Amino acid sequence: MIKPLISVVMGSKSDWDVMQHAVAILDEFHIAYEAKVVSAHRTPDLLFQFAGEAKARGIQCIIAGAGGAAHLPGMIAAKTTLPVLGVPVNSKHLQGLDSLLSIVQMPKGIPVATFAIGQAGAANAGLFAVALLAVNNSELSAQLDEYRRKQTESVLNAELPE
Ligand SMILES: Nc1c(C(=O)O)ncn1[C@@H]1O[C@H](COP(=O)(O)O)[C@@H](O)[C@H]1O
Repeated sequence: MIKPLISVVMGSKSDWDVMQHAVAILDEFHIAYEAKVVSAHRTPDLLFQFAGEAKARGIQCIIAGAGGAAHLPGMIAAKTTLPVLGVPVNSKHLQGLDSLLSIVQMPKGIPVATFAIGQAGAANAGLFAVALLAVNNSELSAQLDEYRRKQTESVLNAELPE
């Protein structure tokens, strides 16, 4: 089995609707990844084990999505020096503003790169993870350039309804 380079974790199965957009990007670039549910609140022992072992397993970056009191990305960052990309998942009562603020306001010394709320943030976290890997991989870097070129082309060719 191919060893995963990126780990995509989420606080609950209910976050998948959002987090699948990160996974879709990794699929598109043929990056080996793993996706799993880990919760700082509900499975704290698993969180410590996961974050403590990730680097030794060859993981290069962790995308962590959570909603509400979204402590997952920050707690993972507390237990590893791997880059942690935090995705605020839309929440039922506060539309994800709670998730965003929980993730973005980290104390100095424990960084989490925080993305936008919801699907676009998850997709951008996926693209950012690809960009991190592309720093030392010229083939992947060229694929990223091509992705951007196609996106520009599709915006320039967009036709508005009459
Ligand atoms: N924020 C966290 C954490 C965590 O930060 O560890 N664990 C679960 N959750 C969040 O609780 C929300 C509701 O979860 P349920 O839908 O399972 O009740 C989810 O968005 C999840 O990310």
